[in-house]
Amino acid sequence: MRRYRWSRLADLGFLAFLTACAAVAGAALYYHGQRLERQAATAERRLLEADALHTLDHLEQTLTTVNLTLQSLLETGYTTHDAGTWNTLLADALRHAPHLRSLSLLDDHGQVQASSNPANIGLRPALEDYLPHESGRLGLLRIGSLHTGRDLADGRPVGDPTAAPPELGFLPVIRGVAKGEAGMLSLLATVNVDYFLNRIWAHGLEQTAWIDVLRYDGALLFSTRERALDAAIQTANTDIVTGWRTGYELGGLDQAPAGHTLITTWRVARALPIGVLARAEREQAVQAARLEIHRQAIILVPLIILAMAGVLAGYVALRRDARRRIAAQDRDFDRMACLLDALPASVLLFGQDGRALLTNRAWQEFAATHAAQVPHGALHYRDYARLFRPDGSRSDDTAEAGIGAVLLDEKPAFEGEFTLADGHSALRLLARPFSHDRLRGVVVLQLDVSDRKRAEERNRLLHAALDAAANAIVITDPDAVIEWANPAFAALTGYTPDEAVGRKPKDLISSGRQDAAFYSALWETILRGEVWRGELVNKRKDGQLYHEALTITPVPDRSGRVAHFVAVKEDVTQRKLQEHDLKRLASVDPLTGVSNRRVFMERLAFELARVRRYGEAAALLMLDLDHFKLVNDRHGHAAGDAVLRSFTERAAAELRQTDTLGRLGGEEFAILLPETDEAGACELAERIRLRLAGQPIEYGGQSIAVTVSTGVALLESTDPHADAVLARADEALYRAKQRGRNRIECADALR
Ligand SMILES: Nc1nc2c(ncn2[C@@H]2O[C@H](COP(=O)(O)OP(=O)(O)OP(=O)(O)O)[C@@H](O)[C@H]2O)c(=O)[nH]1
Repeated sequence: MRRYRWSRLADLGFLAFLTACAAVAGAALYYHGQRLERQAATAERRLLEADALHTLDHLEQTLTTVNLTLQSLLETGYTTHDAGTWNTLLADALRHAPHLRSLSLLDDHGQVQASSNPANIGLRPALEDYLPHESGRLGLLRIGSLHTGRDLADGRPVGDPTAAPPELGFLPVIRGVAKGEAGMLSLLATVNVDYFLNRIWAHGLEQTAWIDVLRYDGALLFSTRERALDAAIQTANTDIVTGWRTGYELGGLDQAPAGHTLITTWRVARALPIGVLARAEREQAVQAARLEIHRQAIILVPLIILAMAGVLAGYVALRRDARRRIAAQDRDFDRMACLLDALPASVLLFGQDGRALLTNRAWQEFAATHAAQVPHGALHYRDYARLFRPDGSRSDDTAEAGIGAVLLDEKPAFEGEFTLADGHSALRLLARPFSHDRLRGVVVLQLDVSDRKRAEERNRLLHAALDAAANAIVITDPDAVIEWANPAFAALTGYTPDEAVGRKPKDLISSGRQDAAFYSALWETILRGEVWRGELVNKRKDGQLYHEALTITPVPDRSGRVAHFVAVKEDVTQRKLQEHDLKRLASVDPLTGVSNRRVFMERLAFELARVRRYGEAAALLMLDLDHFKLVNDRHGHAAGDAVLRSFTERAAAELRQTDTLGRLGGEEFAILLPETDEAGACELAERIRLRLAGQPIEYGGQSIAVTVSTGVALLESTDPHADAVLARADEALYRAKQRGRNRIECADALR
């Protein structure tokens, strides 16, 4: 994973940093050492300058004193020609000049005439290389070169300025004075070199330094060193001394003749042709500084190493801790990945840079199935989101905008339903932010909701179908509590679905027309899981009764237990009314509205059964209009019909509720009189006869007089059937006709 790469980079970076720190510490130490060395070298140069100045000052003072001494002696002994006097004079002067070995008087030929040291007398010292050269200026002090030995008598020039200085040496100087025409007198003093060397040592010349006092021509005057100079230094000296003639008074440089690193300073006298060269080996001069550096390094380097080791150890501990944490994270990640792989939904984790950190197996399978659309390689959430387009049902946001908003913490969550570019797959996307340790980003859950969408669409259609159904449909729970009802239910019962839900049908629409047995049979059927079909009378919200054809279908759940009942109700009130009308039409005479022959005969049979069972009295009247044919003939058939209707109305007006008037055919009628004996029957027949005969029937402006003949028969328990009673009544009627009509006759059995 990338974090491992970053981790290795961090390690390399830290090591580079540590190395840089070590390099900086080393460089600082080195710079510090160099600085100390430079300081030591500078201090050494200052000391050398001081030494050179001091030496030159002392030398100049001394030689000036010598010059004055010589001048004084020459002036004093100018007129003296006696050597003995000079000897005394010079010996006395020498006693006051500890820096001199001897004083000698030289004649015009350069031979010693008198001397503080008798051994010098008669010597002729070589004066050619004294500087400055003889120029006629007698007042000048001319300086010779270093001689080995104690005095002129045992002395000889050292010659080579690079040679080791002699243990015992002197420096001759001379000053001349003109003495008449005879020539020139000169005083030659031998300066004690040890005198200067002691002063230099007493002044504190460092062990590492040495001083060479040279003339302008490079001749050595004296030196504090004990050894000879090598050729390289001599060459360097020559370069320096050559420069003196051009007037350098003070100088210094770091020379590096072969095999040396020298600190060199010099000082040149103004009045004398001499200069002082103070030198030290740089290596020796900075030795102490080096030792100090080493001492400091011995302390600092271990401290630095310890500090760096401490930092390194701390870093290693931190890294180890971080690695442990990362390993723990990885284990968490692996566990999470394992769990995510077990999910049927696609899960994708996008990091803050928008790239996929983790995808589960479901996504990989999805990507393989839709390889043509899913981009290959590292998946970015934008490429992922562009696979989908909003279906408009839940969110107007594009997947890209929604997921991006969650990733940027602009939204706490996002969800929406989309269709894949192929248009077939319906997908639900849910995006939530996630944070795990330092890992942050967005987790996207992708659910395939195609089946659900199809089911929703199917449900929507079914719902629409149920809503559009003409029949009322009610769904109840097993306790008959209404859970759902369609609009047709409201149209049928007057109760809206909202009013119906939560209540039972029996509390809403029961009319009480069905008894308990009816309902128990119904429940018995549906609780067995069978469909019940039937018709019943229910009551609308407004109290109106109606007929419904009801089908109740039990709907079992997966365990087989009845979970719901679906009731389909059809309003059959109209059909019932039509049936009733048909039934009524089949039972009445259409002209008069009284019972027709079939119904009348049924009632007669029923009444006969009652008579037979209970022994009650009952009578039958048979009535026939007299000469009805003449009515038709005279007044027309319509008038005949009107007479028939008028007759039945008048007869019915005389009847009780329980009596039945029936038309047996043509102008022949019958009346069944339950609980009526012969007298009652005859009385009734008489009233009917009188009512008809007493008032003509008015029709079409005509007055039609009609009479009726009646035969009376009682129903006997011995009668085998209704026709037997009818036959007896018919016989009585026949007799009434025979006996003149408009009269009442009883059956034979009654007589
Ligand atoms: N207007 C009319 N006439 C009917 C109807 N049914 C039967 N008739 C007539 O009734 C008459 C019956 O005549 P008849 O059987 O001869 O009896 P009648 O003329 O009444 O003579 P009696 O019964 O002997 O007194 C016939 O002329 C039938 O056509 C009916 O529904 N309307």
